[in-house]
Amino acid sequence: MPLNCWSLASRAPRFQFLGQTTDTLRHRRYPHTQFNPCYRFMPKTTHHHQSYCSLHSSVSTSKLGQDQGRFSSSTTMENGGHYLRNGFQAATGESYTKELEVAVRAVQMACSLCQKVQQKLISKSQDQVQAKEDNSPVTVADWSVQAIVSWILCETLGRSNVSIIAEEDVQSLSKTRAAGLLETVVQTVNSCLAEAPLFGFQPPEAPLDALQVLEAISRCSSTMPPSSKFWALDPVDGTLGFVRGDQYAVALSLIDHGEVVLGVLGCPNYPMRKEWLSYHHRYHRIVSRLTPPAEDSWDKGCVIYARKGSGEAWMQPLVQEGKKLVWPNSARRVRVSAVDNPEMATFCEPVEKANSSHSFTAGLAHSVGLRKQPLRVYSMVKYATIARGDAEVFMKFARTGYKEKIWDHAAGVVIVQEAGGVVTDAGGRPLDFSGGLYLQGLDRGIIASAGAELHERIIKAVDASWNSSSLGEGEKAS
Ligand SMILES: Nc1ncnc2c1ncn2[C@@H]1O[C@H](COP(=O)(O)OS(=O)(=O)O)[C@@H](OP(=O)(O)O)[C@H]1O
Ligand SMILES: [Mg+2]
Repeated sequence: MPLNCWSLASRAPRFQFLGQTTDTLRHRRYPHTQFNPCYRFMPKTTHHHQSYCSLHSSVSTSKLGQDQGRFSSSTTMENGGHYLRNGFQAATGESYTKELEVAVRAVQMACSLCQKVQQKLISKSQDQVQAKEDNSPVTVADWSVQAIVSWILCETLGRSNVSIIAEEDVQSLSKTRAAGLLETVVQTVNSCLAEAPLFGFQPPEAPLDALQVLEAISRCSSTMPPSSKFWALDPVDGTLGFVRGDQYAVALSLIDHGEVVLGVLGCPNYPMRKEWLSYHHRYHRIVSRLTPPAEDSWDKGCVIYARKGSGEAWMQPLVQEGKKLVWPNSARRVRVSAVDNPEMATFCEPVEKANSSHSFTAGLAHSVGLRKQPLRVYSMVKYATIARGDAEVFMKFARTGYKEKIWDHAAGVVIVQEAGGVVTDAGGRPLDFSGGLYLQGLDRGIIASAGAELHERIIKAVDASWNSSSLGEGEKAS
């Protein structure tokens, strides 16, 4: 794969931002690491593919495909990918290659599971929706995806190498009154695992029983990261979108010593025509009735992924039902939008105003000159819209006191950054994933942008309007 030259720490350009260089920020906040955790400030020309200063490694995409094809057809992947051991990897820090491929395959599998559950949910009863103690809807898909991802990561990477922090805990599912639900989860997990060979994995020798499924789920901690290198999983991010038949995401990331080093976002309902992003229902109806999708069509659903420092973000279509995933499965590179004129730019935000103040972002949009209607999208799909170039800005301003969880952002942040975008808190600082379950020291809100200029304008607008806003008032009162 070509490597973007900006990704090499020694050659990374230093850009002034809010009076600081990225180097200054890195050393202040991440003194212990060799990675550049900060947003990548690229010169504008890097928005265009042809202006990349690319280093072509000895590992070309086609070579990668050959190697990975070999090990994906083998059963355990343990011996796969000899490129992992060559000198190039050591020289450029191109590590986590195997983890990335396993994660993408696992997320593909999880998306397939979610699609089936969502289909049932929409077409039939509501009996797969469960009320959690906090009253948010939780589905069979949440637990099943967590079980699948946990099981696959442990089987392929080795149980002792895998720590996972994930949203669902096993308590409510273990209660006797949840026996029916547990049975549905076990069935869902086993029918998904029966298809493991299609995704390049070896299935279990026998179907998993309830205890094994519970064990896979509970291997994930929902409170503290179990070690300095761990996976963060949101099995179904955007639960509301999921139960409403709309956008949701399967989000998996690998965090190593506080750095998000891999991000994988499965977006099963992402329409390939961005105009349909906010019209999923109508889109689905029209497409399925009038123009049945071709076998290999890209009409809906993708997995987007990136590795920190690679300067690249990739998108695969979802594997069609019954088809085999042949790596790299028509992966295409994605890149943020080149639009930097606010009048032409689209900003997206959470659908629910309880999750982010719509009135505050409307004020910001007005002062920055963002003229288009906000694109309201459930889940981390919002990060995908920025990485794919379908929107230019994502803003989230939660109520004062809300603590953002790492699994709601980690995968999206690294994907947007590697696609050429910028993600910081509202104070211009990189999001800090080094403190366990929650983002550390988050200043007011989260902003992701396609370019540094747009980003800086928004940050200035936040500063100018915060104190007089109800969010600012709330902060003073608390
Ligand atoms: N009060 C409050 N404020 C801010 N954020 C909250 C809040 N409550 C929950 N959450 C977390 O936000 C996740 C959903 O965020 P979204 O951006 O998808 O919001 S929305 O559904 O589009 O409105 C949601 O993720 P899921 O639970 O996976 O859906 C939560 O982790
Ligand atoms: Mg979530």
